[in-house]
Amino acid sequence: MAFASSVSPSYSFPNLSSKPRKILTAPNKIHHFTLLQNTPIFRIGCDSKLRGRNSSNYNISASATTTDTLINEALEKAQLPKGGTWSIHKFGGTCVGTSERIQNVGDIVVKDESERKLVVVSAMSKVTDMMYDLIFRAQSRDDSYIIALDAVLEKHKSTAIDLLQGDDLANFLTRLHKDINDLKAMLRAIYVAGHATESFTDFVVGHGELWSAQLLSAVVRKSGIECSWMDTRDVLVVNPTSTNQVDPDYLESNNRLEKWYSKNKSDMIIATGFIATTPQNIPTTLKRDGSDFSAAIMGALLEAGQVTIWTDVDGVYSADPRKVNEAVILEKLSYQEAWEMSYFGANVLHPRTIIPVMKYDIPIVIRNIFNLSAPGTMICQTGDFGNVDDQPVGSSVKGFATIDNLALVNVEGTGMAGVPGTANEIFGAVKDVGANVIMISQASSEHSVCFAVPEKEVKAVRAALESRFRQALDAGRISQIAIIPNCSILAAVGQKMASTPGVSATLFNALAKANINIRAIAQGCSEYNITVVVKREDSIRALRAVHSRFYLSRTTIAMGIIGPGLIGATLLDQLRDQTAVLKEKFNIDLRVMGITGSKTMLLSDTGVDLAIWRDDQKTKGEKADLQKFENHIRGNHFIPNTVIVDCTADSYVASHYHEWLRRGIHVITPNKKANSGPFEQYLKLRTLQRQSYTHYFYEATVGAGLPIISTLQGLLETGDKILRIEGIFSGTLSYIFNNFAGERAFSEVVKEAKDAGYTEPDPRDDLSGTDVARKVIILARESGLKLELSDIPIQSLVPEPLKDRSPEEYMHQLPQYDQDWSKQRQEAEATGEVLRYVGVVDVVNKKGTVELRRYKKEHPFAQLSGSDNIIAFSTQRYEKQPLIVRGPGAGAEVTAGGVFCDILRLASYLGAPS
Ligand SMILES: NC(=O)c1ccc[n+]([C@@H]2O[C@H](COP(=O)([O-])OP(=O)(O)OC[C@H]3O[C@@H](n4cnc5c(N)ncnc54)[C@H](O)[C@@H]3O)[C@@H](O)[C@H]2O)c1
Ligand SMILES: N[C@@H](CCO)C(=O)O
Ligand code: NA
Repeated sequence: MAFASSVSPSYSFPNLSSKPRKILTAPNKIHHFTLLQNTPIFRIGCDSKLRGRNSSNYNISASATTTDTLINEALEKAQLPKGGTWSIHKFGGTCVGTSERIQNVGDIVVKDESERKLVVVSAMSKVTDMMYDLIFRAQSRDDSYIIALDAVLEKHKSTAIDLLQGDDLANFLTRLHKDINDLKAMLRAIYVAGHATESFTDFVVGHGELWSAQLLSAVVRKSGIECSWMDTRDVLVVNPTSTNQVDPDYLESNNRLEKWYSKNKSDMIIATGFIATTPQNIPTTLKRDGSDFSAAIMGALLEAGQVTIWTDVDGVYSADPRKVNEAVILEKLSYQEAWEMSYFGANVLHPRTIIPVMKYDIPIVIRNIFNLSAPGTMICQTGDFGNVDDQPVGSSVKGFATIDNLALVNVEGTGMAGVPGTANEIFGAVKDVGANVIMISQASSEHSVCFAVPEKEVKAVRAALESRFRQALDAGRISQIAIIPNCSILAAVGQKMASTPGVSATLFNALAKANINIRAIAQGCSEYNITVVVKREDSIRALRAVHSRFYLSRTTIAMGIIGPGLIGATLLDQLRDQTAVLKEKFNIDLRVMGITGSKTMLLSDTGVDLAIWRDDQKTKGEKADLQKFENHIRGNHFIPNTVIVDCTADSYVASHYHEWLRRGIHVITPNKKANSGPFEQYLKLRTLQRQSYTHYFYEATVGAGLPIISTLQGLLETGDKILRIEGIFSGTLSYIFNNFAGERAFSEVVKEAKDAGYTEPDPRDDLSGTDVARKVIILARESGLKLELSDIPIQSLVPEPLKDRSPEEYMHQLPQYDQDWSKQRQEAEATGEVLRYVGVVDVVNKKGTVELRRYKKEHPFAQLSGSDNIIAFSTQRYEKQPLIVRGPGAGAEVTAGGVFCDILRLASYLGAPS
């Protein structure tokens, strides 16, 4: 009887009768059966609630007139239930690689509580390759195919013996032996012909799936669940295309599926992946799209509730975890995002797999069979993502990927603007050499077209372009065809980039801050993807920079600490106590990747454990090497922002700042040597700093943690004019003269200052006035004066004979001079005065001075205590009353605290929230 059925939504049937002719009920979920008025067309309707997600109906048209026959036939055909009650699973070769794993898969599908399940399996791992190898041997007239076929037999036989018993085992083995015999005959034919047709090949290789599906269905039946297995060559009909792909014929496949189901009614079906049939019933395969595609097509045919693809990774990562070890598993992706990600090598799903399920809005879930606790990644419609406005900018970008080994081609010339057909000419030439264009960008001025091709194709592309545009080049209408080799593409993928302002700004900002130059940019109007081209050598750093900007705590900084002495060690302890809070409350992730002293250094790839760094330095430390240290901090980890914190007093270390900044390493230091060293070098450093996005902070060089540098910079940047800066700049000298009040000898007080950690490593740097002079120089230069240290007359408090002794000898012999000091103090006291060591930056007269002076006891400088510094800024705005900063200006805690503040300032410059 002529009878055609089709699955399509019923929206366009004007003649549809609204009155059901016959009402049927569950179990087949068919509710009504309607005869269309005056037509031989019937409609079988279903209750959409019962059917789950999908509300489309079956339409059965017929040319026959015998209603009862028609109804019966229609009913038989329509017994295939469809909709959300179906759950599809797909298990790849590794998931069914051994008997234990097949058992495990059986357990997983049995546990799935869905009402109906269809499970697609690949061949056991390596089997498909073994099958291709059989063909290769046979058609090469190598009779070892017989032995190789035995190995295939053995593999499946032993797996079956492991898994099955009794009749199940016997039935499987009977079928296996029969198949092997058939294969032997076919391989023999191939051997004789010395050639295998495509359909022969497809027939042979498809056996791996037939066996694994039978094995798995027997395993499921063992647990008492009724289960049938499906040879998908009976159901899936596909048409070949010109490009080693196939197009499913959904209509015909559905017909065959319904027919298959009417004979094999079951709520648990194990189906073969990969294999299918042509409309002419010739065995074929789904080619490279494989079993994932089978699962997706079955999902679409059944309008399933979900398709789960089981694999050996936890889901789709936000970036290649081999390149970005902070990559995270994405919880949800839209179909389009998954598509983009898979193009960029997130090797989880082939893009074609997404097409069939998209149509029915069926979510695909990627899950790890070896880690059942991981929820996996769900690929679904964006509508299922919740409210866009509630989500931070970061969530609009899902993943990042790079493609390396590309070259940029730039065709440039004034003769291109407004000339239709130029692009056609360019890409025509590229097509002629068979090169694949990966990205295209053209600014609207039309003076240049830029595109990326694989590096290996660029030579041919250039030659083709040069020949095609010979005349234009000679005439100067095209000025150049330039090749920029060694490029990489970095792509950011995310569907909501379209509706979220600021995403590209954030992306470009992250790249700028990591000191990465962008060579070209492309973004399609769909905005699923922003692509930038960077230098090959920057590719991984760029990937990490953008990934950490969107995914890590917003600001992750890799730090290298040089000089774990008093200040350095105190800083490390402060970091130890504060990093967790910073991460949690402020999204700042500080990682100390290395610590180096002058003899040993401690390096770490993930971050030094700050609770035990002292011990680790002893046990795991290696010989200090500043270059290696720098390379490690900058290169050998996954964090793009790096800072070196110099806690030494060493000029040699300071001489590296310029190079570090040039390489994009931020520098923070309490060391005064760079800013008070030769002016030329200072200028070079500051100029570089101002030109780049790389930061150089040195608040603790003057007044330790007191806000001196930042106050001065604030005044200057807001347009105030500095007239004079005057103050007590030495914590050590302040302490000494505050405490040298008659009770104790001068040398004793000096020792106290040293013990309190106020002095420089060599206390003579303080007592000679040099340390104060350095601070005066630093502030003078900050205020715009071009002074050298030698321009400042310094009154030294170090006795001439002790100048060239060791620091220890100096301290030892200092008591000899106590009497002189007592005398000076008493003379001052006799006139109601105190001694204070002061520094002055006289901006008006462009000079600096450093000297010991007497002040009346009422003077503010006489009121200090401890290691107090006091600094008075006289400016145009603060002329009558100076702006005064006062407080402890030396000591481990306050100095390390000042350095820490600079680190946090850096974090906020890099985008940390305030
Ligand atoms: N102590 C303070 O109150 C204070 C205040 C402001 C600024 N500062 C500055 O802080 C810095 C450190 O002072 P400190 O008191 O901690 O000194 P420190 O002598 O205790 O520590 C310096 C450390 O640097 C190491 N070091 C020296 N040269 C090195 C090199 N080339 N490579 C690696 N390590 C090297 C030393 O071995 C030592 O461990 C100095 O520049 C000082 O001017 C100190
Ligand atoms: N030795 C210095 C440390 C602060 O720079 C002082 O005493 O002021
Ligand atoms: Na300071």
